[in-house]
Amino acid sequence: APAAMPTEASITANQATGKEWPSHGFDHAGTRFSPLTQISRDNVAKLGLAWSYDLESTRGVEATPIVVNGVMYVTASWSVVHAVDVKTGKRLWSFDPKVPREQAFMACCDVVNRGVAVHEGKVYVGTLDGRLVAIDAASGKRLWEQDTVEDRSRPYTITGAPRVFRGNVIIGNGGAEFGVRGYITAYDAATGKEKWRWYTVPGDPSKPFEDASMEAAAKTWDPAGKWWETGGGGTVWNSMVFDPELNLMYIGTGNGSPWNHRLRSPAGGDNLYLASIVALRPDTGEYVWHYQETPGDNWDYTSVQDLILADLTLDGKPRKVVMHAPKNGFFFVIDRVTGEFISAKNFVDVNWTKGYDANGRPIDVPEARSGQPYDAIPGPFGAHNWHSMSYSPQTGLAYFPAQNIPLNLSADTSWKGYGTNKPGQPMSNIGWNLGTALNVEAPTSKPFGRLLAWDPVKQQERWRYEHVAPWNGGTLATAGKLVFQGTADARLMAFDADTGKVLWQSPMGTGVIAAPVTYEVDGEQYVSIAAGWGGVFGQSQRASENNTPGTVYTFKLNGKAAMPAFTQHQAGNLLSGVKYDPAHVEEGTALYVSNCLFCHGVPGVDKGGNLPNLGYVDRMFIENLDRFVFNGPFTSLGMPDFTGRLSAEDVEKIKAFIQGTADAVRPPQP
Ligand SMILES: O=C(O)c1cc(C(=O)O)c2c(n1)C(=O)C(=O)c1cc(C(=O)O)[nH]c1-2
Ligand SMILES: [Ca+2]
Repeated sequence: APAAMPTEASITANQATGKEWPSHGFDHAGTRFSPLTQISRDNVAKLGLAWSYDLESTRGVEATPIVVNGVMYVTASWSVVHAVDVKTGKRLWSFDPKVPREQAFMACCDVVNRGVAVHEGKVYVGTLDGRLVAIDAASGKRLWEQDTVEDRSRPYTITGAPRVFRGNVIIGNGGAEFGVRGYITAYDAATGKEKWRWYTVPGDPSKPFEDASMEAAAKTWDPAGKWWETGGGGTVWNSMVFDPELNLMYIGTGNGSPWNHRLRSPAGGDNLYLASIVALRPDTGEYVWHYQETPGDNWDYTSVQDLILADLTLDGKPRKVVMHAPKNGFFFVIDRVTGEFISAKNFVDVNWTKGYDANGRPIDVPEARSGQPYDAIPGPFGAHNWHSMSYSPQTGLAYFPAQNIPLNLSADTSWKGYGTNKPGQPMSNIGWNLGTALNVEAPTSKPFGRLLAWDPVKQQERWRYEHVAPWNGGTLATAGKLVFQGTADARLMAFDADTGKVLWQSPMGTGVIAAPVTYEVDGEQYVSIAAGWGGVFGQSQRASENNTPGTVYTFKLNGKAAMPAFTQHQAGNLLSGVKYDPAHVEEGTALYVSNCLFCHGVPGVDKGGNLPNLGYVDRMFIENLDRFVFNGPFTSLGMPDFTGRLSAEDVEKIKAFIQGTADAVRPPQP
């Protein structure tokens, strides 16, 4: 019965027809390459809107929609699932898992969700507060729910899309900025019963190791760092792909917790399996091999970016590879049967390593680990973040957004272990645990965002398109020789896959961070994108004045639907007139950094993202700041309640910083 779709076999079979978009990365290999050709280089200029759908959310939208049997399953912020009829754009049902809004601060990077998995008539969503929920695809009713969090005293979250491999629904967590131990868990897709859990980093060495892979990993950590108290990190918050023939699944693991390598593991060491690609048996969770991309991670260099499986001809020989462009700025080609390193080449300028030796080991740059102020290139936002990569076997090119977001880092010498909270330490008063300080001195590197077409065989760039800002959306490649990408400055664009020539573009209601998908219904090919500005950069920064709530836009050839009215960002006037004591500004700065910075940005300097910049809000808000920080009205929208975390005097100092900064940046009046 069609209701019990898709299956593992139907996802494989769909690779040839491309009629559906049945799994997160289109196929098990995660290629995001559709064989559909109705929309091509020759006619893409005739794309027009077929319908739009209001996701009813104002925060970041990161979902890749799943399309099966004429129904789109897509998530909005707060892990809310929507089922939409793809011919009409009308809602079939929506499911709100009711994430407690006051827990938003436990997520480092906005209240986002990257989408659902659909398998045999069930829809699976991971919720921001760490639950895995199975929903009936037809009715939208909850079937079962599992708590994936093993320790509720730690701020574990879920932002990633579950995947179903070998009848198991598999999900990891986020939380490595705060201090958690990474793992992934598999549940029986039908019943929800837990099948296995694989940890990415070892636990307390005085206790038995869970398996041989943990015993091996523990040798690469220094117990003097008591990493098990801070969790160690290595969260699996995004990519998982699957090779049914090899019966191997591949995951990317996250950064160390804390970020600072020397605090985590004072004598050094690689700290396995942080920042690695790991191959596991999907039926049992058994570790098979790993390749570590950033040994001894020190910069939040997560390796969770989209993995893609491909068969390449290298030196005349066919090789089964996994390709990867993680935060650390290198494009990797790894043998996916054995884990053997094949090649790595930087796709942006980097200053943390001189490159990789023949064994796949990076050659260190000592200054990058000195703990002295360092303009980390790439910085913690990554040379490529979670924004999806695609790979076209037709052009032999991988397409992904590369970027630089400058940040100057140094060691935080006052860090004392999990829970260290100090004014000046980024977001430490709501639980961030970095052991790294952000310096106020301006980094020397320059921000950029570009779409790269990368040849994995030659390990070189084929073409690029320079965007106006970093933080652009993920990509889709099609056999119509097209690459689609949404942009930070609120466009959906189509490029010639061979040359990068811009062939079509449409304005979007907001900056776009998610990836487009394509599918065919009743002989017509559609292209859909879920647009909603946000994510870690988009909470406090923007590159577009469009500020429309989350929307799915669906295009087809000669589509004639009208674009919904776009909402404009209300810039507001630079704050003035709030009374403050200038002597408070310095302490207020440190308090702002440890409580407000990553959500609200620098007052009067940043323009606000999906959250307001406090240098441009109405004076009333800052004059009455205590009413907003102490169990104020915005807790229902996700703002933390600072009761018990800040004193009334602290709030006065933060006010001084906000108004003082606005005054400092105000251009002189004539
Ligand atoms: O270490 C982690 O557990 C973790 C989790 C997440 C997340 O779950 O969204 C992000 C990050 N790290 C991260 O480093 C990062 O740059 C990031 C960006 C985003 C986003 O959605 O825009 N999430 C995350
Ligand atoms: Ca991280």
